[in-house]
Amino acid sequence: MARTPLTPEDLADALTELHDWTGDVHGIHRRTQGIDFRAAAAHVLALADVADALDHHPDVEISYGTLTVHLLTHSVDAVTELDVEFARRADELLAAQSVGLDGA
Ligand SMILES: C[C@H](O)[C@H](O)[C@H]1CNC2=NC(N)=NC(=O)C2=N1
Repeated sequence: MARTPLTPEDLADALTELHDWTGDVHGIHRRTQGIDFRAAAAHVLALADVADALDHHPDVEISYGTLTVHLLTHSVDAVTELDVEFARRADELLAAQSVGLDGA
């Protein structure tokens, strides 16, 4: 997958599908509130597998009740398709984890 900077228009299009993400060409992020601290840590551990699979690593913040994932392609200091793909996979994992917790 190319580490080519997305245009503002392409990024805007991508964000229409990534409902929980916001940002611009300087970076995108997803803030999840009301999340249990342990569930946030478990989600970050799952993100580590995605990061290694894509060779693309997020910056994450975990606070009491809040998890924030930041994405930027550092090598080009821009948002690329790698960031969008990571966001898609992160959302799938969070949705699956939430189902697991609710259905437990
Ligand atoms: C050598 C390795 O492929 C690079 O350093 C990768 C690692 N993970 C990365 N993650 C992110 N977010 N941006 C990068 O440019 C990047 N580069």
